[in-house]
Amino acid sequence: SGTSRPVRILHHVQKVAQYGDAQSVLSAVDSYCSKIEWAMNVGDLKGQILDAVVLETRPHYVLELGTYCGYSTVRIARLLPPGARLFSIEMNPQYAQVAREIIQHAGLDVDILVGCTSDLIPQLKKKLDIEKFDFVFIDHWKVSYLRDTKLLECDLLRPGSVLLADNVTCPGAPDYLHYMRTSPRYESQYFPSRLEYLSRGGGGALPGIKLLLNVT
Ligand SMILES: Cn1cnc(CNC(=O)c2cc(-c3ccc(F)cc3)cc(O)c2O)c1
Ligand SMILES: [Mg+2]
Repeated sequence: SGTSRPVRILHHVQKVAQYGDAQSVLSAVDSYCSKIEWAMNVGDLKGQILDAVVLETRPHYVLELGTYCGYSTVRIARLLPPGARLFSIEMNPQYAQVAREIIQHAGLDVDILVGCTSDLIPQLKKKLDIEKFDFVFIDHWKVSYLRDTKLLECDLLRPGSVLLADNVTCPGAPDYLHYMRTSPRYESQYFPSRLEYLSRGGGGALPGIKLLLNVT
């Protein structure tokens, strides 16, 4: 097929979701990825955990690592009060462009920064006139979670900042998980869940590898 999976998701959103209606955009992505083809969006089950943490934190400055198609970006942005700012970093320019169009279709305003987190995080203070992030959603390369968290600790976090990370057990970010559970800087909480789009009735293609995961 000539198009990429993110582009097919974008086309589905543009076809079935109501312009300016963030919830219909989320529902369109979730129905496509549970019925037609799996994709690594955080999904609706873990998305409800994300929603709860955002609502409880009421953040003003938010950073997301790993935009992909913008699904979690829309999930977060739709819950922020006016005046709050959301920045999302994506390394893949094609993903970033799809995300911009999905976020636009949802009627939301987000700054997508294209580049590698290890390059961009140290530049954020200078680039954006913000002090600290109140909330960070981490969902990019699992091997980069710990490295990038330590970069954030150099003056982009404050006492009370909340970090929420997807996939710490599946596919896994064991070094990050151990660090957060043992560092005196953090109180850690683990939310058991299931991999996105697995509890499936319909057909649809699963990701490349056979998913025989006993995911807790
Ligand atoms: C290419 N790329 C750009 N960003 C990233 C970072 N995200 C992931 O790697 C990621 C992977 C999986 C996943 C994949 C296959 C499988 F069998 C089970 C789980 C789930 C997720 O929620 C993820 O966030 C990857
Ligand atoms: Mg993920």
